[in-house]
Amino acid sequence: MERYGLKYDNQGNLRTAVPYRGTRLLRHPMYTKGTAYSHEERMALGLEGLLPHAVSTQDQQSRRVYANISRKKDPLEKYIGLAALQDRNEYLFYRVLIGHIQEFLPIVYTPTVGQACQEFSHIFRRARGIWITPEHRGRIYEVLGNAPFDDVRLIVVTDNERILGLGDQGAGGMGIPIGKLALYTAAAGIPPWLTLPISLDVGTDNQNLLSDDLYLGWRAPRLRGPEYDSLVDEFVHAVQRRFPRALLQWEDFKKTNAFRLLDRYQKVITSFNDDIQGTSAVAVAGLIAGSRATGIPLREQRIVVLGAGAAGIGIVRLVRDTLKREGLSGEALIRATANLDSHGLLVDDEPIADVHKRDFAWPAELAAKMGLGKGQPRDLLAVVRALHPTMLIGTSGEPGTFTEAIIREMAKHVERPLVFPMSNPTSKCEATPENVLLWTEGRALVATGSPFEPVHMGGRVHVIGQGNNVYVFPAMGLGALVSEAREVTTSMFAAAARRLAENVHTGELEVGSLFPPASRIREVTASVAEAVVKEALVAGVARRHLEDKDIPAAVAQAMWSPDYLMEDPAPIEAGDTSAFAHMGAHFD
Ligand SMILES: O=C([O-])CC(=O)C(=O)O
Ligand SMILES: [Mg+2]
Repeated sequence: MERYGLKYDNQGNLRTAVPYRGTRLLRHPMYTKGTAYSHEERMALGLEGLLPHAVSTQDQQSRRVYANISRKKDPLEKYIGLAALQDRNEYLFYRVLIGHIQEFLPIVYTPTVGQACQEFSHIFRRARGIWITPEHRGRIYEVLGNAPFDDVRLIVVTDNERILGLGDQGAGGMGIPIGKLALYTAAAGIPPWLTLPISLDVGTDNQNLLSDDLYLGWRAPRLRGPEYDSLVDEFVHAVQRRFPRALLQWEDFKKTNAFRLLDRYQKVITSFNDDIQGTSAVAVAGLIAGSRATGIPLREQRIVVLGAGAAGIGIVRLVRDTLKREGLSGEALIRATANLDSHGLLVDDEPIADVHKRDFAWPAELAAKMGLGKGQPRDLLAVVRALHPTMLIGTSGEPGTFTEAIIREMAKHVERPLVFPMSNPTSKCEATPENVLLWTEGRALVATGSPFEPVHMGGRVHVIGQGNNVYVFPAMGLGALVSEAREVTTSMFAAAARRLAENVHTGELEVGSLFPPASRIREVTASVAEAVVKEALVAGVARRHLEDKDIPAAVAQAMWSPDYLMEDPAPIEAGDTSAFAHMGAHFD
């Protein structure tokens, strides 16, 4: 009998097809249970004598591994230790990651993953995912066929050009898709054998990498223009053919390509751009939670965004969309958000080559009326002075750009300023939470892209929420898979933002945090995914019909937990590719 791809025997027991025996089985990261094999299993699977005598529970294994990782003091060493665990035993890796998510999120993800990308060619152990270079042109479909699993449902792909705020990292950027997918599994319970990290290694313009003899990537300047476009086009179509049910997440592409590819393929393949759309949903969630905390309604908020890259523009777009739904229109809608690039406020009295920036440039008359006309200062301090923003967001990748003068100026005009230095990793943050709180006498509500410790000030503890797309992309992917969405709509991101904000407890707001703690990420992700499914149905993009009341169960059922399931060693069917289907998450 087979149900949801799960195999049962005639007695109704789950059967597990194990295609290997002996050492091969023991060394296979997706099958092995290591010291957790029972004596019966060891006998049946040719493992006798290959393991020390005692049988550990998964909990004992996880305590052992955790203690070993804890011995390492350097975050990059911990990263290497966790990656090695992932390569040995994926179940145990996820058990440990989920069990210590607050502690290990900053290791497998921002900020340490940034360092791992920078040092990729020097710390390399074992390859993971698929690498596509221009040499694969014409054969990308075949190359994708070398992926370790056949039924891929979730792909995170990068071309490595804008890795966090660290710029072009060449082949090292692969750390990001790997880290993001680890969170898809840890936070959203997407089974790891349904995921695939991909690097489009089209070269690098990072001279340090090109001149490093240990560099592991395709050693050439970046492919650009029509050659780049045609390679990406072949890639997208190859994914569609090879993995027809996969959702594609574009990650850490530089702005122009990020927007172009999103616009071009959004309706061709189920896909979204995490930096443009995921980050925008997180910012809007922070705005909504901030409104709850300060009592200032959304339509009275004034939002200034420093940074006009993929994240900055994406944020202004979704914020404006949100305020429009709140009933703002005309000039009120335009002046509610102001966007600055490195030259200052975007105003249409200057030629703006970049179409995406042009969309959000202020009209000249409005700028002049606000004292920000042509020839007048339009830097961040001048803008804050003129507009009295209630919320200040940084996605500039420029550390220290939220200066004391700017934050103090902002705090003169609002009781509880919302200050979001969102640039990643930590070294790129526009201001430290401690400084922002110091300069505002503890009045600011601060959220950062990278994690920060709580700040103790004036006898109070200020918890710093992490305004990072990690609260959105796993839920978006899970929701899209559960609803079998053919398209990921802006309204799904808006729904995710609202639901995320609702998930912040009053007690969390009271200690200054506008986001839930990482320790609650799994429950929050499930809740946000439910909202995504619901919106996919409303928007008419869901291919699966679900009644509202059935959504929570459908989401819960799709979430895999890393419990070993091979209690009943089944007859061995060599090469049985459905072997992974037994592992528990229910995707049809
Ligand atoms: O990876 C992160 O922490 C958030 C993100 O997408 C980025 O900064 O590009
Ligand atoms: Mg990113």
